Amino acid sequence: MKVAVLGAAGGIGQALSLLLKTQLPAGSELSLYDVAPVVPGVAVDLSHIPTDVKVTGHGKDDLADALTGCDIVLIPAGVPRKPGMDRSDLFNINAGIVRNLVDAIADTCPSACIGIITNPVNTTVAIAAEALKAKGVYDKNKLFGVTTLDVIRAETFVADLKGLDVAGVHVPVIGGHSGTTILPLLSQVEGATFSDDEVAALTKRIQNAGTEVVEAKAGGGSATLSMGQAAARFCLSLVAAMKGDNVVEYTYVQVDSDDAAFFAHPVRLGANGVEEILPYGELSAFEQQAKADMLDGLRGDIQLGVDFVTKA
Ligand SMILES: NC(=O)C1=CN([C@@H]2O[C@H](COP(=O)(O)OP(=O)(O)OC[C@H]3O[C@@H](n4cnc5c(N)ncnc54)[C@H](O)[C@@H]3O)[C@@H](O)[C@H]2O)C=CC1
Ligand SMILES: O=C([O-])CC(=O)C(=O)O
Repeated sequence: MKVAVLGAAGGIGQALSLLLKTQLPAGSELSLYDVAPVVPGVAVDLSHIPTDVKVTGHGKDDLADALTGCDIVLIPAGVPRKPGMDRSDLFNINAGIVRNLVDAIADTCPSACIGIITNPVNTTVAIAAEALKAKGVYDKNKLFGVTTLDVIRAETFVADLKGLDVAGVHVPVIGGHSGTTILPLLSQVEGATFSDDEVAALTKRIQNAGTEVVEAKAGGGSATLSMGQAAARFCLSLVAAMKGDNVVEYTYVQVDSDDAAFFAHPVRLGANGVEEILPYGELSAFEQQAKADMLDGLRGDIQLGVDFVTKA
């Protein structure tokens, strides 16, 4: 199994690479790519950890080498938010970064599964899909927007509020990955009930959790450590599924429904990426209204990504 992290020298990239170095199955390869000159050093640093995972570092002119033979490519390359910005404010810089990296994946390892972390995820996943289509190698089962951070946050906040063991708390989160497009399904949480006020407050907190971190970091970036953990969980689930385990994760994928072209669903993962997109079940009246209110925004975010590639 070969996994590449593009943007590996950044806040997320380093945390994620550390977790993968220590948790990928024995015999795996971890390929680190970044335009920042420190990236070979990050690889050397990690290579001193005694696990049977081979780490290589690749600088800015070495992308093809980094991608050769990859089974999974994770992309946290790009700029993070500062206080006062929305994720959509990152579009101008990050759209082109994702397009170029995905073009290189299409040329070098077109059958790899791709996990997009770079914001705005609602839009960058659509950019990746169109870039892959333009190269004739798009497989909707192998492109994922990584929304696992929304899930782990929701589980943490619910466990805190209800005094539960977080290991046993499962919170579905559907939709997209910004503001009100993030839709936690608190009505489906087993072992906990919520008042209407709790649902309203908790939903808002989960939707604004990224901003909570951006403000607390006061100009020093956005979530990196929790995102590293979330992306590692997603990647390790994909690795386990590729090796034959039965794994379900919530992730933002292309769907065939009236919601939007891309929508986070529970997804059964398998040897070739998406094995089955599972239904997200019944929504409460509150959740139905929240979904109806956000769909136009999400569809607009997706269209922006499509236009970025097709009208360039
Ligand atoms: N999907 C999610 O839930 C989350 C997504 N993010 C997003 O992840 C992205 C990265 O965030 P951080 O790691 O905090 O930023 P960072 O600034 O710490 O790291 C980004 C890295 O990307 C590299 N980079 C820039 N252009 C590149 C290119 N063309 N090729 C390869 N590498 C390139 C930079 O050199 C840097 O090392 C941001 O867009 C952020 O908004 C952040 C948190 C959660
Ligand atoms: O809020 C941000 O800009 C980073 C992010 O996506 C998150 O933490 O969920």
